[in-house]
Amino acid sequence: MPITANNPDRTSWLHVDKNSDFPIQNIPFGVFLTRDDIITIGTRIGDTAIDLGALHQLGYFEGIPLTDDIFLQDTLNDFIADGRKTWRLVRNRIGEIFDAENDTLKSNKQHKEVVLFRLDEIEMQLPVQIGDYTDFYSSKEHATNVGTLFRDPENALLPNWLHIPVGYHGRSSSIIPSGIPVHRPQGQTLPNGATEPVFGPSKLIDFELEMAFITTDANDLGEPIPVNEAEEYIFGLVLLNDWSARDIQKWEYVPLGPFLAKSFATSISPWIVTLDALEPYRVEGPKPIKKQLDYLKFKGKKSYDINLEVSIQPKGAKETTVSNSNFKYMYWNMSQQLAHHTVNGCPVNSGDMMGSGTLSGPTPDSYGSMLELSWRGENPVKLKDGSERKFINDHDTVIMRGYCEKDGTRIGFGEVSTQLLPVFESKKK
Ligand SMILES: O=C(O)/C=C/C(=O)CC(=O)CC(=O)O
Ligand SMILES: [Ca+2]
Ligand SMILES: [Mg+2]
Repeated sequence: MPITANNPDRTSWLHVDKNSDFPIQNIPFGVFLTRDDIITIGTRIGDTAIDLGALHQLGYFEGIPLTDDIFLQDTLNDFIADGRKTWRLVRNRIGEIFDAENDTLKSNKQHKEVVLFRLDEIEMQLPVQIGDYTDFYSSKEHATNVGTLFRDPENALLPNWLHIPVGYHGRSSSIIPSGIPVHRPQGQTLPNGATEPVFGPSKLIDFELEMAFITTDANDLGEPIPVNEAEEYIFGLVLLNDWSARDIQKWEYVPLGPFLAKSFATSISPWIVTLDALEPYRVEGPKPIKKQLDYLKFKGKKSYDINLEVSIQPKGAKETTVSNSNFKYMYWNMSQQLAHHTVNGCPVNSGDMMGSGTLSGPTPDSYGSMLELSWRGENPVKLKDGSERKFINDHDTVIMRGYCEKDGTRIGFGEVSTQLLPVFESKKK
């Protein structure tokens, strides 16, 4: 079935700014709270949010096999479980409904009143209930930089890294949508030169520039997903900021990996851009440096050209872009990650989320964390307001954005924007 929703020549009867991340070729999925306090599943064209629950009730999805309440839910999990064919039918239909040449909804004032919302009338929610969250470690540059800074510059990349898409299991309970602030965590650290740990606020709060893919129900217990089928089970992608407390991490991570240094918060952008929408932006990824085992060998282009940037905005000041990177730098692609994740038969469910790992590129201006950008604090990053950052200060807002652009069509992810607040003051005594 062709992805007619991606037709680059189509325009919409809804207004779309020239540089919008959300032209009619995007059609992402999200969950929002409306002005009437109703939670619904929706999409977005330009700066108009579209209530898919209302559209469905009014009969606009006739002919597509959907349950009556599929969009009247507070998460996308059930819709995602319906599978790729249904996602494509729905996106294709939305493209038709909002096509500049289609008058049906455009000329129906009553319908438009219940279907369309301005962005300031809605509040974006987490788009899925995330059952399991895994974070990979798939940028060679990031793994090399962290190995250099945390361990041994001579053997920065650990021996398994070129053979395995390394990952760890994260916490889903602290995943939050863009706009929800995060408190600086407290924990155990080992101060330089000390032999005993101390307890207190982390002094080294960092971001990690990542993307994440959301899966559908993919396999039964015991059943691996072949690498060349893996994309069938990927619904779409979001931007992800894997908040990290570097001082806590350095002390706790041996030998089982990140734990409390990462689990205090993970922020994601609220609109899931489908893999179908990203189809025109497929590219080849980095060439394997070492022979890869058969279950990780794939055919065709499995990487995506997505420009990424990170800004820091101090309270009351302008933001400064501190990093420009790209999703295509990832050494292990999503298909390899999903094949690896399931090769032992571990089931993946609708709404599971897999982080890419920090997306550092080859040049210092493309590093995806302050640890790397400031090189452990040795080269502070200058901001437009004249201040400097080694890591993130209280009241700073970290903003990540991402977009694809080719042949005059641009689609994007919007942003994930999160303010860091001081340590939580407990009201319990
Ligand atoms: O100990 C290390 O080498 C580093 C671990 C991480 O920072 C884990 C992580 O979140 C992976 C990533 O984002 O790439
Ligand atoms: Ca990470
Ligand atoms: Mg995190």
